Amino acid sequence: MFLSCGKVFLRTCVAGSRHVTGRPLAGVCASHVCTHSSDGLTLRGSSAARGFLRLKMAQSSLDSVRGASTGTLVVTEPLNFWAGKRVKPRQQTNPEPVFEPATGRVLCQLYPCGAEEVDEAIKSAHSAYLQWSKLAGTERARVMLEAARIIRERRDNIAKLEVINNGKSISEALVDIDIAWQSVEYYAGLAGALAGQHVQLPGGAFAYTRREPLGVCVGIGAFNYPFQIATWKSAPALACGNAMVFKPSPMTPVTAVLLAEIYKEAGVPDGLFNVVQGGAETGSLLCQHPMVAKVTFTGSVPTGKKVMEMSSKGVKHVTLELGGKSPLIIFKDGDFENAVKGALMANFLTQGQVCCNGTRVFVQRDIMPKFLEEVVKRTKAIPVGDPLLESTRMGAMISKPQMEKALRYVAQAKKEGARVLCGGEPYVSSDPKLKDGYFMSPCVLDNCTDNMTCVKEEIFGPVMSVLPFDTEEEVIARANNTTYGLASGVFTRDISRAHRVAANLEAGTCFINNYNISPVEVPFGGYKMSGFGRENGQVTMEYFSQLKTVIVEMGDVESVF
Ligand SMILES: NC(=O)C1=CN([C@@H]2O[C@H](COP(=O)(O)OP(=O)(O)OC[C@H]3O[C@@H](n4cnc5c(N)ncnc54)[C@H](O)[C@@H]3O)[C@@H](O)[C@H]2O)C=CC1
Ligand SMILES: C[N+](C)(C)CCCC(=O)O
Repeated sequence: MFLSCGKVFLRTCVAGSRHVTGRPLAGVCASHVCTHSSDGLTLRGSSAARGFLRLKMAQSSLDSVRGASTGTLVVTEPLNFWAGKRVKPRQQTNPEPVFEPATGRVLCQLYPCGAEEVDEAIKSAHSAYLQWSKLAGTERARVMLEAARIIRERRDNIAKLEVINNGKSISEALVDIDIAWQSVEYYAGLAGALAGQHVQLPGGAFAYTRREPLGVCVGIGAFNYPFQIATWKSAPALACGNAMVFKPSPMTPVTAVLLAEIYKEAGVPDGLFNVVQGGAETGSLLCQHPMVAKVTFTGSVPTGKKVMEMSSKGVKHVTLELGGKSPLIIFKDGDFENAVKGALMANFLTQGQVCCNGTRVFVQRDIMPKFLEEVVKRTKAIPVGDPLLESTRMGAMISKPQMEKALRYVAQAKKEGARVLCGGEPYVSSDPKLKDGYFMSPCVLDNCTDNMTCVKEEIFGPVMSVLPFDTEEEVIARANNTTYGLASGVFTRDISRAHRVAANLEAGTCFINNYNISPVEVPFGGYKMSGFGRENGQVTMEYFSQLKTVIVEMGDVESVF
């Protein structure tokens, strides 16, 4: 599989050295000699003697990702995928560097797709849609079950690649990939269950409804759950008979293409699931393309508004999964131990870069001192560091600007009178290879009030704001006092209160006595400015299909003319 290229690299093999996606590698790399295949990943060993090992990104070589460690991988394989294969970028100018967050090193280069490439991908999706939509739901299910099986089989290596590109800890990434295959498996199960309704009409006439696919759907993803978002969007789309063109975040481009390869291997027609790389410009081209029937978007509110506006020009269906500033309400009668664990789960997964995080933690006044003591103790004990180590629980943030933004929020909170009980600082590891990584220590803020910036705005970083409350009525009003409405949570042992609070919170999800679990069987999505439409659950089949009514006359036409 591996061909020796025989070239000596001319680039220095230090943090920041650049290997250009899609270009033949011919650069300096100290005294390393490389071996490489015609496509794949380059694994950079720490010792000159080991040199370079080029890994192919198909099944057998994805296995070799197992040998990679933080700071060793360079991705050179084209990351676009349409018409059943990886596609090299047409223009190899103005590349955007993609970083490995744990080291600040360049992982690969991103070449955004232009209008012609977007058009090619959409056309290939359309021709696949014409075949796929004609299959029986159970036939689609069989292919999707095979895809779920392959994801499960490659779980460890997909997770590893996700960690290298995203910075989150391997313990979390493994769970993300599990949720990903579960999503594909779940929607496979629903593919054969698409059905309409039969309606009896007077005089023996009747009508029936059919659930039909929409056509070509576009998925646009955020950086925080790159592979999982691609499955959450594609699984229900494909189950309903649609095709998809997916654009990952330009910061996390490397794993979506693995999903495209897996779907192909499982037996979908060429073009059914495609990946185009790029940022805002490529995203806009997708939203405006006349052959696109639906756009499903995960990202920030400002971008979501633009996506909706562009899609409205073509009267396209839209699903928006946007940001949040979710409340977590802890009553004094709640199970204390679980409430503390719930608060940590609500704030520190994926370095706090989670849209449904419960970042406003309302704690009933009587238990506030005890709660703060325990939550701070456990926050300080979170192992931050190399995300590929099994013991790590918090990795690196996605980018330097994202980390700096979160640190600015902490500084602003202090200025506005909040007290930093722990963290909120750049984290410098003793491991030299992590010295340029984007690490921040998880932070708990006390003495917060509802009008502070840290309590009002989505930080998208590991920052928990804790607020005292006295009564149920008061806390519900305060919890709802936000333009967002993605999620919410309540800890209490009082069953009536739990359901009353859940009913009164203005949010698409309410967790009772837990937080941030995501079973694929239940719908997920927002109220208010957190968006609309749903992902996961049976209802999402409705968001990826349209209803046709067929009316059947059994008698004569009664004409008024
Ligand atoms: N509700 C949810 O399920 C989730 C929401 N989010 C939200 O996303 C934000 C962070 O993610 P980011 O990736 O920084 O968000 P973002 O809004 O900057 O980007 C999201 C995606 O939109 C694309 N995009 C940017 N401009 C575009 C345009 N004009 N037209 C079409 N596409 C465009 C980006 O390239 C990226 O793929 C946070 O605010 C967070 O709350 C993140 C994850 C999940
Ligand atoms: C998986 N979960 C529930 C922690 C987060 C999913 C939503 C997102 O993409 O931020």
